[in-house]
This record gives sequence, C-alpha cells and structure tokens, in this order.
Amino acid sequence: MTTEQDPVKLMKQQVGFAAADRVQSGMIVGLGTGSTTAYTIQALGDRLKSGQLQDIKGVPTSFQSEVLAKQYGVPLTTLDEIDRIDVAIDGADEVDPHLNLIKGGGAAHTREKVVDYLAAQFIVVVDSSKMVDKLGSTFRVPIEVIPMAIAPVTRAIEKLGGKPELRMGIRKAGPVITDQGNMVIDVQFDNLDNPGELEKTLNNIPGVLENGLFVNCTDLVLVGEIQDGKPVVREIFKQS
Ligand SMILES: O=C[C@H](O)[C@H](O)[C@H](O)COP(=O)(O)O
Repeated sequence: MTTEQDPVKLMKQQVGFAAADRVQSGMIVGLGTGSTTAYTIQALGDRLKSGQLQDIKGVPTSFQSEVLAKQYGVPLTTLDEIDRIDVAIDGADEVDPHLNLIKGGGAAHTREKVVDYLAAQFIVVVDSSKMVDKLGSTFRVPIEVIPMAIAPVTRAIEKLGGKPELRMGIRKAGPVITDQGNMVIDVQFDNLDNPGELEKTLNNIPGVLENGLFVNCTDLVLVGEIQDGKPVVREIFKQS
C-alpha cells in the first residue's frame, strides 16, 4: 500500500526541521506557534535526546508551544529569568518581498511579537504558499483587542478604511479567546502599501493590545518548496 503525503505538510516539516538544525548548544530559543514550528519543537526535542544538542532553553510564544515543548522534552524558561534570546523561530501567514509578515492565524501574535522582536536572530519558517507580492493579498490583519473595547475599536478600524470581522471559534461557540483572555478582529485592508505605518496606527487605537503586522524584524526566511517531487528549503536573508 502506498501512502500519499500532503505536499504542504512535507514542506512545513522540511523547514521546521531545517530551522531546528540552526540551533546550537547553550542557546536560548524563542519557540514560535503553529503547525510549522511544531516540527521545529519536535526536532529540538529529538536533538536533545540524541545528545547532539545540550543545555538549550525555550521561551514559548503560546500555551500551544509550551505544551509541545513539555511533550518533546525541551526545557523552558521565562522572560523574567533571562536577559537575551539568541534565536526565535516562528511561522507566518504571509511574507512579502521585504520579509515583512502577517502573523496571528492562531491568535498568538501578541506573545510572538514580544519574543520574536527580542531575539538576536529571527528566523521565519513557511511553506511556499505563504510568499506574497504584497501583504494583505491572501490573509487579513489579526488585531487582539480587550473585550470591553470591541465596539469602539471596530468603528475606529472602519474609519481607517478597514473591513473588520470578529474572529469566531470553529468548534467552540462564540468568539476566539486568546491566551491573554482577549478577542481577535480580522481586518481586510484593500490598500496595505505602508505596513510599518499601519502597524503603529493600529496599536495607537485605545483597546488594541497588538496587531499581526511584523515589519522590518525578520533576519532569515526558510521557505519549504517542492522541487522534482521532493521538499527542499530555500533561504532568503534580509538585505542589509
Ligand atoms: O498565531 C499564530 C502564528 O502567527 C503562526 O505562526 C502562523 O499563523 C503560522 O502558522 P502555521 O505554521 O500553522 O501556518
């Protein structure tokens, strides 16, 4: 019997594992959230178990990555206990040619931004479907909002020309609740020409905790691609 493998899964696995290979003993590592970084956390656990890697500590970006790290045996630390993060490895929902990102498909962008922006090196792991010419072409901008401010924030976003929609749970009835106990509004912006400006403007609306635009922070993108039927990894470094 032959097993047909999902190409997207193969690409995610390949980049997730490739990112884990870049981690060295003694490093403090930001552990991203999502289906791609799940492979990185798994591979870090495997490398620790085999003795290839020693003495690393992970900083989780969500409840999900904390649970996975515990499951695979990756020791954890918190931002209270450390004064540096050597490398953060995280997924993305869109990556533009300047390596700017939209994140937050899993509603984890607030903690991810804290950890990813602190890291000396920020590595993004994606399959090729996430590469876009312009941010906003395939994915909306997630915005985490404190619950009592949903109505005024929605109106403020509409005034900026965005089309907001409260994110609802897929299995759970009612809105998605983040790890911080807040809600998420997904916003379609028809003209996302200046993501850096929009990132600041959105965060200036009272009641907004954080938005999913990650601008000018990525050092390296590892893109999973299928070539001749096999998954390969393409590296795109930030232009200095
Ligand atoms: O909130 C979730 C994160 O920003 C994820 O890193 C992003 O949604 C990508 O996830 P995945 O690797 O599952 O496509």
